[in-house]
Amino acid sequence: MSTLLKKNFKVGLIQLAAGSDKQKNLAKARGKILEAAKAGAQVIVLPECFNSPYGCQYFPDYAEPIEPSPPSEEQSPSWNMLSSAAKETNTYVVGASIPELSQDKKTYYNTAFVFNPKGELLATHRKTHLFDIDIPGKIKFIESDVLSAGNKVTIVDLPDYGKIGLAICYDVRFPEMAMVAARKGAFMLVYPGAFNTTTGPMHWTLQARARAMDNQVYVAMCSPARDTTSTYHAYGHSMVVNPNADVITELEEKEDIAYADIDGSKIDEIRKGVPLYTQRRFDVYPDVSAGKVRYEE
Ligand SMILES: NC(=O)CCC(=O)C(=O)O
Repeated sequence: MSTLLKKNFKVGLIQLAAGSDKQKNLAKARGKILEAAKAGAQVIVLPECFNSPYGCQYFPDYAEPIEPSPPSEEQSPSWNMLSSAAKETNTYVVGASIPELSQDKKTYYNTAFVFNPKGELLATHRKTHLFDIDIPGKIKFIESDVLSAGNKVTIVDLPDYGKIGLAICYDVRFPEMAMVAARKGAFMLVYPGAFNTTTGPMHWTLQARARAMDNQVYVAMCSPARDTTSTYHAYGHSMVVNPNADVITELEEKEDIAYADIDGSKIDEIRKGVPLYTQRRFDVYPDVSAGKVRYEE
């Protein structure tokens, strides 16, 4: 019996390319959830923006209202597909993400959902750090032109297994979020994320391994597949990193599913060998997970 994980399980990361046809994107995502479940995955993760191409010009057209909850099929076909696929496969589904339209129809968010095996919504996470970057000659992307930011760290209790930290893509670059989730007991940090062919080779693996190493937890990064005919070229390379910061599974850039066994004893073993959790010096520096933290579990 491990300290953080009640039961070992297999995670499946679905790396798919979303095109312009939302219905086709949803049908494809559903088919892949079924495939991953058939292969034994008990927690299944989709990539950032799985119902729409990734780009500010697309978000308003693909956005769905999810409040009041549950939304009708007409209001949010994506929410309803995720809920029914989780129920049908008896798995946890991290359905991440879609452009969300706020209830007052004034604001858009980049939002991820977690459903339990009964198809019930456990949590939502709105991307908290928007992807606003400008690397001259390489890539300029200003998510805040269209999207608004979420305002919390999201920790989700999966009753069969334990707690995961959930954040979206650019959120991974802010180690404080990861630290808060890990110190509040998350055994795995899950990041649906669409890095690109500039920042992906530079930092995707480094970010995943750094968050795993600092916090001695599993990290799962789930990317869209690369589509060179689209306006945004996703990096791909969905991966799972173990608590020792080893990459234990990694895809290339095309559509595929990555599987990894999540083993609680590995977390205990790594933390026993390098006992950071009993050696921190909060008398010297502050504990970012204590005091004023806006989080939700
Ligand atoms: N979708 C995103 O947030 C992209 C983040 C990214 O590419 C990065 O380098 O960070």
